[in-house]
Amino acid sequence: MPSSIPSGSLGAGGPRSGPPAAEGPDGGRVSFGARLAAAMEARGALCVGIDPHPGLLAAWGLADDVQGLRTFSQTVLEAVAALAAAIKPQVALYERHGSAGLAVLEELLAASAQAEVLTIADAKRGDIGSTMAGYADAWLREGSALAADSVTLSPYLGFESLRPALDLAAANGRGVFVLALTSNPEGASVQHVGGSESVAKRIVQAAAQENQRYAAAALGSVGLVVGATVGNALRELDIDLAAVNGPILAPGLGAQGATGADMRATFGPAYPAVLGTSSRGILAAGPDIAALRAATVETLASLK
Ligand SMILES: O=c1ccn([C@@H]2O[C@H](COP(=O)(O)O)[C@@H](O)[C@H]2O)c(=O)[nH]1
Repeated sequence: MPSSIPSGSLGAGGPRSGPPAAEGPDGGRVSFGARLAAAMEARGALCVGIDPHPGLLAAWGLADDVQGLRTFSQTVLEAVAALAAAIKPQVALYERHGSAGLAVLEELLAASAQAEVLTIADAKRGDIGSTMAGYADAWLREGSALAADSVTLSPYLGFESLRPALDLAAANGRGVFVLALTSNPEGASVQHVGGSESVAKRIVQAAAQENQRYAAAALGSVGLVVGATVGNALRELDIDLAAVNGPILAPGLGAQGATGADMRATFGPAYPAVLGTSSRGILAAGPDIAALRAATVETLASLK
């Protein structure tokens, strides 16, 4: 068993058609939105979540320790790096192993960059602006050990409190996904407040403004999280996701019950910008790499 995630041997799952190179024509990094749009075009609109729950580690015959975590992460990356538009490690499930768990996450992020698959660190960070600058530095600064292509953010201290992350992401060709309508049923008790002028609608409008501010040509780099399970909420709350011009990360596919057909009905005209994400629904097929790939291909097909 290797002691760290190897970077050179990953993503051997089939013909490579990865995201564009990180360097733009002016020597700067191509924006996250443009890189994600290219990856979705080339591979399809699926993000595979890497959620090393204790129960999954056990089901895979792995110990609930740092070596189990590393083997799990390495196996999923090897299986899906060439198939998925992005991977989304669930940060909480690395944090629960302490500093050694975070070191495995650092290895996974570095190996994913080598394997040319985009990363979404699902950290759901949010705090007052001065502290937010610390989170931005950790997840979005060039050279940070935990730097990912993008990170999930919670706007419930006010959208503008996210400013340090929004600005650092834009400066570095990275992206963010801001929680708007989450996939869990409890989210409605906060996010639906205000009816046709709901909290969620304000978040969506703020993200749209942000993408305009940076004059995103194709797809902006300020994305939203909208659950695949939200049903009619977008219509009930009069929310126009198509106007956001940013990617919509949609958890809830698979283990939480949503299907590709549900997603097409839920998102309507915004569907081309939707990146479905599934964790347990795909991970349950492991640890066999061929089975993980088959589950990924099947999920991808359901999204077409
Ligand atoms: O609204 C949200 C935001 C984030 N998540 C995260 O996505 C995955 C879903 O896992 P499944 O196994 O596919 O259900 C998990 O990491 C959540 O924390 C979400 O579910 N809903």
